Amino acid sequence: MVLFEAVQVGKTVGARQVLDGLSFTFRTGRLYGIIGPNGVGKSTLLGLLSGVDSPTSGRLLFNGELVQRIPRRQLAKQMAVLQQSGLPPAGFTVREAVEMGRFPYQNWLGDERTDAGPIIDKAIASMGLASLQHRKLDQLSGGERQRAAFAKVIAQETDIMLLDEPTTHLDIGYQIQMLDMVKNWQRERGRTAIAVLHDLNLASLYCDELLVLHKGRAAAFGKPADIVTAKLIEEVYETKAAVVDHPQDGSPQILLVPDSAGQ
Ligand SMILES: Nc1ncnc2c1ncn2[C@@H]1O[C@H](COP(=O)(O)OP(=O)(O)OP(=O)(O)O)[C@@H](O)[C@H]1O
Repeated sequence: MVLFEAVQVGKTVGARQVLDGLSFTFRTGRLYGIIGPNGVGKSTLLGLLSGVDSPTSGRLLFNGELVQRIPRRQLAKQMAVLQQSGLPPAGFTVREAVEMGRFPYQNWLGDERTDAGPIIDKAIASMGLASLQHRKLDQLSGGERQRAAFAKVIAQETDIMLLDEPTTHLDIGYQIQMLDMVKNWQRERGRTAIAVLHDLNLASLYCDELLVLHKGRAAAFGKPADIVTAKLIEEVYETKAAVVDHPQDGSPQILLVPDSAGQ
C-alpha cells in the first residue's frame, strides 16, 4: 500500500532551494533509508514527512491526503519520530521518559482515557529496561539511553517510525543493536520505518530501499543491490569508492579509495 507519495516536492530553507522537484513513493511494510551528503536536505525531508514543515511547491501525500492538512495530533498517533536527542532532560526517570511517548493520547491535563500502565510496562520490558525503570536518565550508559528513547517511541504505538541519524555517536556494537531494534520493530507487524542514515554500509545492510538525495532531487531510488555503485557514490559524494558484495548477504559495501592510494 502506498503510504507517502511525493510529487515534484520543492522546499526553500532560508534563501536556498534545498529540495527541487523531488518525487518518490514509500510503501507500507518496508525499511527505507534516506541518504546523501551533508546539507543535501535529508532532515528537511524528514520534517516534511512528519508534518512539522510543509513543502513550498509540489505535493506530499500521506495515505492520499496532503500532509500539511492532517492535524498534528492525528499524525502523532500514526507516526513517531526518533530524534538524535529523543529524550527529555536528565532529571526524569526511564519510566517517566517512556510515559511521554503517550502524549498524542493525552488531554491538556496529561490524562489519558484508558490506563496506559500496561502499554508502558510492555514498552519498558521489550527493551529490557524493567530493572532500570526508576533510574534517572543521566545514570544510564549510552546504549541504555538509546533503548530508553526507543521504548518511548514504542509506547507511542504507531505503525510508522521516522528516525534522524539514529546511529550517530554510537560505537559499532550499539549501531548494530540500534538498527536491529528498528528492523525487528518494523518487521514484527509489517510496520514502516524511514531513517536518515550517514553510514552507507549500514544503510545497504538494513534497508529494503534507499532514496539517494543529490541537488534537491532523487539521484537514485531502489534496492541497495540495484543502485549502490561506485559511479553513484562518485557522482553524489564526489569521492572515489570501490563497491564489494557483503560476504554474508551480498549487500553492496563501500570501500573508500583515497586520492593518495597507491602512491
Ligand atoms: N534554519 C535554517 N536557516 C537557513 N538554512 C537552513 C536552516 N536549516 C537548514 N538550513 C540549510 O538547509 C540545507 C539542508 O539542511 P538539512 O539539515 O536538511 O540537510 P541534511 O542533509 O540533513 O544535512 P546533514 O547531513 O549535514 O545533517 C542546508 O544547506 C542547511 O544549511
